[in-house]
Amino acid sequence: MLNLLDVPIPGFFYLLIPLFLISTWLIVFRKPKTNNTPPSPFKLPILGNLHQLGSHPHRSLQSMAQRHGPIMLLHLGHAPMVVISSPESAKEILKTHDLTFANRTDSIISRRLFYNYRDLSLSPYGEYWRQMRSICVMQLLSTKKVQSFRSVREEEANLMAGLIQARSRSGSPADLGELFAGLTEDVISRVAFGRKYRKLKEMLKEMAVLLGIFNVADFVPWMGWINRFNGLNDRVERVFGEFDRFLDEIVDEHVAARRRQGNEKTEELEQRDFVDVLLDAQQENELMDRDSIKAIILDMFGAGSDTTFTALEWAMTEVLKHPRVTRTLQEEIRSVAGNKPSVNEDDIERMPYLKAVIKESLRLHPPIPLLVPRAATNDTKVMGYDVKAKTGVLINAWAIGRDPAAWEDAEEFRPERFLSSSIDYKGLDFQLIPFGAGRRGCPGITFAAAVLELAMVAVLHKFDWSFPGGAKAEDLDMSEAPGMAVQRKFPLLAIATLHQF
Ligand code: HEM
Repeated sequence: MLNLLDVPIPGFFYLLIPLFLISTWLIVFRKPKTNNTPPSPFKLPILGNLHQLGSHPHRSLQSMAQRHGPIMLLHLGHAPMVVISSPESAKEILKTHDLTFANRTDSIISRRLFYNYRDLSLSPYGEYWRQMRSICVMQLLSTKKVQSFRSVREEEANLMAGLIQARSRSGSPADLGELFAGLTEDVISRVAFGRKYRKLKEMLKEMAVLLGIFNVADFVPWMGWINRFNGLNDRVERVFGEFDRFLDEIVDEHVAARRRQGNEKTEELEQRDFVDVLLDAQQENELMDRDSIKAIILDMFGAGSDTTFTALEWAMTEVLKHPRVTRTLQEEIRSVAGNKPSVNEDDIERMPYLKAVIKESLRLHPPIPLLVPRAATNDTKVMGYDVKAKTGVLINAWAIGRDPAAWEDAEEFRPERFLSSSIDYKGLDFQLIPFGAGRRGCPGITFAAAVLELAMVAVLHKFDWSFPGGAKAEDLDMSEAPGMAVQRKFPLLAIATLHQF
């Protein structure tokens, strides 16, 4: 999201010289602070603290918080941004002042891609958001609806296991990240549209790149002209156009199919796809138009796809890095499922260690380490400090998950810690908030958990794993790539062998 590596280096360097002189001047003649704002690290004029974020902002912000405290006020260009880094301060934002911080910050690229915020994730807090949220929570992502797509998940998990088996026969390594990405996108595609679309994968990749770009115009608006010359504006328009045409075709197909069936509400069909549910909802909701349907569908991919497969890739990384955990997990899975050809979701209910492994991995690797930024709707006080209306808020869930005051041996991957604890990621325990919490907390938790659990079982039930070239588990590289959803920097390659039961 905030990747300074996307700023051309020479230009950036020359900008620093006058900024250094101005800042020295400002330090000398700086006015004393008049209100009780949170502690702030030193900032440069124009850039503010942008130059301190680096390519992995969750890591830089953790180090800054160790010096300045669990609530800090930064300036990202012209935009004031509070950064939260402890369970207590997160609770203030997500629970005590949840209503005040139920808004989102503005981003030029997201606004364009999501139909001027006709979606749910980034839509400003208000009546439109409330109604779309209610439709998504009650009709698209409810436990009942998620259960209704169980056969889709099971089929896709089996297909993935088939691909792994084919690789294992040829003795070549499988790219687990790629397999998880394919599984997640295919499940969401079938649930949202009723079928899979090949071209969607490439389009989603490009959208994820755009959403992860550091757009200087969001932070230093007068520098927005740069995007006309560096091609960013054209790229956003191209991606928006491709998605718009694609989504229009899908909505048209659904409308035509419904016309053929006499425009009946297909209520008896439990497995109605998301487009059908939204077309039905539109008939009863005057705030909803065609753009709302397209934006919400796009949201399901934008919010649900990268996050889920990133979580899977890290969970499998940690499992393979810790042979003791691999053994314990496979013993649990195999003792519940035996040697039956495939595992179903009823079996998973009897796998507490699997659930602990997923929690532990989400603690150490929340897929969106800084969550989705919030914004204050009015002036308020947080932890005794003044926070002004429109100030953005970044919650460093990554730093909170590794806070030594909240977690024993915080840096260690130890799933057992969850076997004797009731701590969960559902938004009530503020030391574990990979899905956020409160009014704007993730409504896709049940959907995500179902895919995470089944996918982990599908790769561990029938297969034993080793690394190419006899590499050792402890040498597995853990580097992170830059981006909003923080994925592995290098592919997770491993060789599967069919387990002999
Ligand atoms: C491991 C997987 C996932 C993770 C880690 C994740 C994480 C998040 C986070 C951190 C937020 C912002 C919460 C906040 O502001 O407090 C969010 C919001 C959201 N998520 Fe998820 N998510 C995941 C999967 C999904 C799935 C599968 C879907 C839907 C299919 C989904 C749909 C949404 C939507 C629509 C929002 C916006 C809610 C709003 O602003 O009202 N997410 N998610």
